[in-house]
Amino acid sequence: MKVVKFGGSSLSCAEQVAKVFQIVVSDPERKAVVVSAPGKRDADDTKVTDLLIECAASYLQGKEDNEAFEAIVGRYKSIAEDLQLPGEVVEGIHASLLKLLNSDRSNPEKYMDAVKASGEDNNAKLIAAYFQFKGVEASYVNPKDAGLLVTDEPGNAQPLPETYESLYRLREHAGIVIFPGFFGYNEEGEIVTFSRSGSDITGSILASGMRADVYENFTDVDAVYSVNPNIIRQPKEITEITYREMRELSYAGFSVFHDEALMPAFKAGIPVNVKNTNQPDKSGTMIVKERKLSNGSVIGIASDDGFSSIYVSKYLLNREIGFGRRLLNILEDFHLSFEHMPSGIDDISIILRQHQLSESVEKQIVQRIKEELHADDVKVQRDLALIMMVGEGMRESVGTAARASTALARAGVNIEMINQGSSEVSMMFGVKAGDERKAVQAMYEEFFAGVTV
Ligand SMILES: Nc1ncnc2c1ncn2[C@@H]1O[C@H](COP(=O)(O)OP(=O)(O)O)[C@@H](O)[C@H]1O
Ligand SMILES: N[C@@H](CC(=O)OP(=O)(O)O)C(=O)O
Repeated sequence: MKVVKFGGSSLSCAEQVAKVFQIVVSDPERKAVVVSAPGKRDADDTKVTDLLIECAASYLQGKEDNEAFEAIVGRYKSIAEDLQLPGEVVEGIHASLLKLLNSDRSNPEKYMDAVKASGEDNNAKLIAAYFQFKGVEASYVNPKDAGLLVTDEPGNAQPLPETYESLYRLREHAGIVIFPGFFGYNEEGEIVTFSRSGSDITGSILASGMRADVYENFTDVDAVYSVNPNIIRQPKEITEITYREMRELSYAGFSVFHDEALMPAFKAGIPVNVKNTNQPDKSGTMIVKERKLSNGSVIGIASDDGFSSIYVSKYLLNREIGFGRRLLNILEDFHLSFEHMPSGIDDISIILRQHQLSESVEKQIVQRIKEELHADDVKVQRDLALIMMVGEGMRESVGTAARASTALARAGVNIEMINQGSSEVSMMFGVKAGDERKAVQAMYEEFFAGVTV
């Protein structure tokens, strides 16, 4: 039995929905279908989720954003009309969205989450109607009825453990399950969404709960590539990758699959198959527990920008017990999370996502580090990019870091910092954001020219 997820790009218009239908019915093992909200039809288009956020934000300010509202309903309308579905499908979506937008706004975060979630909820209803219209036994299943319980963290939910047991019952559901991605319900019965792109997480939870043999994740590329295809044209495809490698790469910038979607499948031992809705016969990428370590030490290179580093230096820092704890306590007081913490004898750097560090927060933190920790020097460097090189094979091969730094030097990229993950499957290079593409291209050339991954 398979659980399949289709991303927004696979559901952006009627033509794509028709492909989804063909894919699902072509394999009787495809029992549950998780859907996202309609995504971009082309590069300049806007995702329905982004339109919903814009619309909810206006309503929260007491303004009715009719333009965004019409654009949202228009997206469903054009899909439904092109699929020749009866008018009541869109009438239902129109009425329920209007009611939702005018509902209680006393808790803005909860209101925003409910509006965001409607993107996938309405799409699941539309797609279920299409399957029925085509004579296939299929029905929409609401996550509350199915028991998809999550933590009460708006826009950042986590599944609760009891969820998995409840979802097992879906195996007995008559016909195909059409399930909206991206959200669940907290214990009070309120909607809470996962982080952005979180329909991947729903698919993984469902696959785990239903104890599927495989979780197929359909998107708009033939495979997970060894590097972002927006940086290198037609990069090498990855045929097999471990959960751990994929999680590192997803977190570091491979937006094709959500990093938090790996754990539920991993724990249940369910392989994830990333496939292309437009080329469904291609085998895609398998994400598995173990793989043969062949074809080089590095499997992928991911990158992301928008990082800052707080550099702290103090003579004899190595002998000062509790220095690290006190430094991190200061960050905790400002509710900041950090990504990496490379250190030396007399210095330590903390790398964190820049959006957390406003100028005023930066000023206060620097002052506290100087005053409370008596640091000799504290410097903040903004606009950094992190390049993450990942591969289980790195543990066993000598000289990988040297090859990467030589490649960067050849490309004229200055390395601001290096950090190796403790598991030895990842290595991070911090560079100036302006050097990100050049750095990735140089490292790709070094590790992938002529290699079949
Ligand atoms: N390493 C990678 N391999 C494949 N795609 C990648 C990679 N890194 C980034 N991407 C991007 O991820 C996109 C697919 O993710 P996304 O747009 O979220 O799809 P969906 O709409 O199916 O959820 C691809 O079109 C590609 O631009
Ligand atoms: N629609 C939501 C959830 C999601 O997973 O979408 P997509 O499959 O298009 O990445 C978002 O845009 O965040």
